Amino acid sequence: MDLATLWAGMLEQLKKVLPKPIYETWFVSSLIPTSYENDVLVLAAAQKFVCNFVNKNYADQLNEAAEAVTGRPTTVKLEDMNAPAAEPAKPAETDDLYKDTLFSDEDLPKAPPKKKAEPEPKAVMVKEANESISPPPEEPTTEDNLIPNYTFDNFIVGNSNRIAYSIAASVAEAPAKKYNPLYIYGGSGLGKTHLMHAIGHQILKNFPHMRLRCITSEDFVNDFIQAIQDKNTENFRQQYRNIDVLLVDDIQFLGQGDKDSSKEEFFHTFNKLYQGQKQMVFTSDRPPLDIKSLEDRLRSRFQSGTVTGIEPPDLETRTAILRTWAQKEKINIDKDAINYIAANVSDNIRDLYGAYNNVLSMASIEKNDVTLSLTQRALKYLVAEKEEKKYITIDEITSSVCRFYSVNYNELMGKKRTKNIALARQVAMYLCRELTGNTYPHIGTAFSGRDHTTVMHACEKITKMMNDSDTFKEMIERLKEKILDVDK
Ligand SMILES: Nc1ncnc2c1ncn2[C@@H]1O[C@H](COP(=O)(O)OP(=O)(O)OP(=O)(O)O)[C@@H](O)[C@H]1O
Repeated sequence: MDLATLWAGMLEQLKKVLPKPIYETWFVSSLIPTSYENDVLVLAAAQKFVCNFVNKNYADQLNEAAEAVTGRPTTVKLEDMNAPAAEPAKPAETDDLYKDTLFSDEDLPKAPPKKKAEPEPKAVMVKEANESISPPPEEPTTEDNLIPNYTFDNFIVGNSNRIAYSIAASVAEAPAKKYNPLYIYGGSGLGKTHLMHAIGHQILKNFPHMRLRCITSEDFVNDFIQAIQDKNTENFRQQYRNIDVLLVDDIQFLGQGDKDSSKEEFFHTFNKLYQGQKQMVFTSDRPPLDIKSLEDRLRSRFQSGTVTGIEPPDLETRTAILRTWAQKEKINIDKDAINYIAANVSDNIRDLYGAYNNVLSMASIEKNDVTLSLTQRALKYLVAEKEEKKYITIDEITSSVCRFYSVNYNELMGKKRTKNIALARQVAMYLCRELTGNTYPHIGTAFSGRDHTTVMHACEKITKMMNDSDTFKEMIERLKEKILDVDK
């Protein structure tokens, strides 16, 4: 069996048994198969902490997946691509594993003490440590089901998530006091689950006595169906109603399918917790009003609390996120390389992490610095599909617009409202929104501290003018092309 087929088969297996965020972050985005010979599969990661974390928490799942695909005993080795070849072997002290990583020790699941009589689980080996470490037989999440590194400390705040973040932080400081229920919505990979788990971690830190349950809506339905089959709904109710905090991911799935009894059960659970002034947090890929399958009464209950959205990260936030990752891992990345990744991976933070990891992997394989040209090669796979995007700044846009409308920079930024200047200003604001992806408040600030509503109005007006006049639309398109072509 070739390496690619083996790894593809293993990913299929892992997808079935691991929570989606774990599967995507730690396996799809972080591990690269490098060799498969004599029943030994080597997986490489660009960072040591990835090897350690996967080894500590998912060794069994990796081995099982490998054996399921190959049909024979297979050893899986994890290799840190950055490990210096001649580094002397160190004993793999689990307590030392997380030094210099993104996460602090206390954020990580604690290994239960190993019983002597237990048979040793199969080892996944970390090359750097040069010896196998027995993975503790534990769940991928903490006892509360919280993903260890989804903390506020690891959550990078930008314009796209600032409001959601500050509400989440308030909830963690004073559960059930102000924002209850809290409903966080946004597209895939934007950090909803991360933020919800961060609330959970922080609540448990602030109020260790609180009983918290963190689930997906699917878990709720499955638990309920199981309880009915076991004729044990009373126990189910105890578990779900005798708590202080309920966190439910992907609530949009609750309404799907013919699961009226579980919807009903959820409704009563909600009411009981709400009446008891218990904090509830929900995440979803859309606002409550857009979940058509939800009953009105539940929808209106979600609406009655605080509903907050997370937008796709703007360019500035994407850049800040990449910089923070690099700083935390003490990795030197050329500024142009960071700008290139941020400009070309715009949809979500999960993809951003995948792209960042690919770049580090290539640098590691080639034993090269992370330069712009290396980054362009590493990301060819995704940039080839779309048009390569340049990193456009607000300054580049404003200079082009000034040239195009023959106005000077001070006039564009100033208060004069003569027709030509006002139009040039509005066009510039519109193009900033289109080409940089910055938020309205950010663009407002860049235009001499104007209010975000002024920018919104400009964008609406230019969009309308484009819809009304093909000539105007063509002109804006030409201007856009000119800006995108700046250096070519
Ligand atoms: N602001 C942020 N700072 C740092 N990491 C982030 C941030 N937002 C998201 N991430 C990371 O991006 C990945 C995806 O985030 P998460 O799983 O929370 O997204 P989601 O919105 O719940 O997506 P989905 O709806 O697909 O489950 C995670 O690894 C998360 O840690």
